[in-house]
Amino acid sequence: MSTDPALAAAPAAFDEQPHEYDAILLLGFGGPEGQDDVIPFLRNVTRGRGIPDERLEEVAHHYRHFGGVSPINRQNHELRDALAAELDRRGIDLPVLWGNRNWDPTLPDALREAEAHGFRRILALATSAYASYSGCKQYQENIDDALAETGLAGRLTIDKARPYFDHPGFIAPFVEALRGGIAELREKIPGLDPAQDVRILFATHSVPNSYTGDFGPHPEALGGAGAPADTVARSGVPGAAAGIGAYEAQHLAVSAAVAEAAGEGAAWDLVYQSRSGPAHQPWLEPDINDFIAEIPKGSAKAIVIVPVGFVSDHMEVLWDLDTEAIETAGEHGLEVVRVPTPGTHPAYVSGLIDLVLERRDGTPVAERASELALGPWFDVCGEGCCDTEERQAAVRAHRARAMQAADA
Ligand SMILES: CC1=C(CCC(=O)O)c2cc3nc(cc4[nH]c(cc5[nH]c(cc1n2)c(C)c5CCC(=O)O)c(CCC(=O)O)c4C)C(CCC(=O)O)=C3C
Ligand SMILES: [Fe+2]
Repeated sequence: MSTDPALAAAPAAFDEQPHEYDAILLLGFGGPEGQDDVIPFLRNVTRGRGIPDERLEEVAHHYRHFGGVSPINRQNHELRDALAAELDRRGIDLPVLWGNRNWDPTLPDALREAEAHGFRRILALATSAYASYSGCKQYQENIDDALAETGLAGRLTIDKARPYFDHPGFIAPFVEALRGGIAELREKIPGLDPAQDVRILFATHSVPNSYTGDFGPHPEALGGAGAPADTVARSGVPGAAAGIGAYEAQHLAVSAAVAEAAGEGAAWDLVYQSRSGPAHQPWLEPDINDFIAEIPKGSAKAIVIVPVGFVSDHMEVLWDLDTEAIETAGEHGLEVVRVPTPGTHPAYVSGLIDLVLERRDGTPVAERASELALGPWFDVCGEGCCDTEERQAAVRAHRARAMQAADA
């Protein structure tokens, strides 16, 4: 175990203490709302990496194509309203704040709003279901940065709900969606036999290999109450023992469960999309377009794309799947249906509220809702949760800086 003082101060992996929360914080990615926003938004996304505006303009084209507007902010607005309505329905008196990583309303704005209301402890729900640097730990860094920037560190405590890939409320909408997708193909192709004719492609965001976490027993979890004795053995995921990352293991487990429940025997694969970054850097593969191109001719009539890595139909879905992957499928003579993400599905919204209650009440890990042997995942990222060594070193440095900023 590390003796780094910054890490030693980090809390344990599972939080089974009850807490009084004053509010929920919906933690989103953010997106541009007009052509003038596109480059400033992309500067925010790539901040600290010194990417020139000419290069950003190259990745701007899909936003440009849709008038510079990403649907993501509207979708998060709708999710916020749905969460508030569900809280109301259950008689739970908790306001829902909203702050994004890359665009208005920003996270520091949300924290200032919390301060104005006199809130002291908040639970953040990220719009990302899986462990990885981008989807989990980076949101934690965003929280630390926003606390330092607003000077609220020490006054305001922000907990983050666990990655919820395994939660029944996240999985149920995909099961329903896949069922609907296959039904749609049946209407298009008379006499369709899914087990023979259909390939299911579970799609998620590719990330650099170094972002995926170390899929092994969690060092802190091993000593904690209710912790899995052997995370790898519990997973039941093929390849887990071979040292794949947590990100891939979680996606494989979700995909297997969704295919089992609604795939009607069709073959399935996990594929990746939206790769960026320099060509020499290894990212998760196969790319969805390469994968579709290599499906042997005549071996399938149709594909169903299930965007299992995303919680709403934002730009990565509308462009990389609905535009590019669908075009690739057409070029290869395959019928194709892309099914919806959870969005504001009642099961998903209700599941997010369950995650809030789980932390509020300090529900023991063994009693937490989880549809998969791989879950429930950790409340608090520790060493090896979302990162490889390279990233952990950066996180330790980052934590030390944030703590210094908080002390100053
Ligand atoms: C794992 C993951 C998720 C899922 C989890 C989560 O939701 O958090 C996600 C979501 C999203 N990614 C999004 C958009 C972008 N992602 C980029 C860049 C990157 N994403 C990465 C990973 C992820 N991204 C990575 C490793 C990079 C490389 C640079 C870096 O290490 O940061 C870039 C820069 C341009 C480019 O490089 O292509 C853009 C514009 C939007 C908004 C869509 C909209 O506007 O509707 C959303 C929801
Ligand atoms: Fe994590």
